[in-house]
Amino acid sequence: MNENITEVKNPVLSIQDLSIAYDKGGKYAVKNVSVDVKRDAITAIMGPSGCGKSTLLRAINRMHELYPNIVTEGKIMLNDEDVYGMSTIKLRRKIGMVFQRPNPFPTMSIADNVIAGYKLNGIRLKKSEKEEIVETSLRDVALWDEVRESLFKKGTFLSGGQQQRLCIARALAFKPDVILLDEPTSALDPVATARVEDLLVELKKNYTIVLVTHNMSQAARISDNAMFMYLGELVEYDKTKTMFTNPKDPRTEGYLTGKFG
Ligand SMILES: Nc1ncnc2c1ncn2[C@@H]1O[C@H](COP(=O)(O)OP(=O)(O)OP(=O)(O)O)[C@@H](O)[C@H]1O
Repeated sequence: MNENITEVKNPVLSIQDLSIAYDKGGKYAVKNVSVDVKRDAITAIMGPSGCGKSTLLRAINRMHELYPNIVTEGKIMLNDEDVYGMSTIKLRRKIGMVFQRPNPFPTMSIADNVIAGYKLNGIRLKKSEKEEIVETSLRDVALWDEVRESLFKKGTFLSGGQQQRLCIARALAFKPDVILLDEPTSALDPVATARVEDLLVELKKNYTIVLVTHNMSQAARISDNAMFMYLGELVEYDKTKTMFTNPKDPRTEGYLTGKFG
């Protein structure tokens, strides 16, 4: 039986009637999206280019506010706390983000990249705390054994896939409630992609993951729930298996069967 996905119990995130335009009076990039996100699971956001995936993702930790004229309506609750009432510093500790291209800070060592969030927030750590966070975060992304002898080398010395895992480690260093990833494997080769996918499946035991992906087979392989967006609207939201085997909206079916995209 197909359980109604809108009945996510105790959601970590609850997005309520969210609409976003890049300019006052301009067209909406995200229109009236309401969605509850399941805890300790991977939720994929799919849809063709320009449908609002990245805008929706960035709104979750308010990165979209970097655009000066952006207009946001609606509400996002993180564990029953209004995201738009929190300081962005606190919010971004609770909701980490990983981007399409691995972006370690080029002048920093591997170790310093992991704890960059603390440094940027002016939080001083004892040497032992630093070491603990660096090791735990790198172990969490299965990078520790590969880099333990080169922690003081620059992060950019690593391969693309290792750099992306380093960026995930940097997002994990604050033990966030949610990790947002925007097409995290699109710049990686298939082997590095598979490692990141395996890692995300491992991480969902302890973290809630929201993943924007163009890659339908990636969504099918690793996500528990999936959203399909089209022209700013959330057309369909369901368990991934159900969506792929029994899409309810003809637009979802058209996208999943490659009729457009
Ligand atoms: N900085 C911006 N200023 C104005 N409009 C923007 C800006 N960024 C995105 N948009 C518009 O908002 C809409 C949604 O874009 P968004 O990047 O969120 O979509 P997307 O689904 O993530 O696309 P892609 O898969 O190509 O990254 C599009 O119509 C886009 O043109």
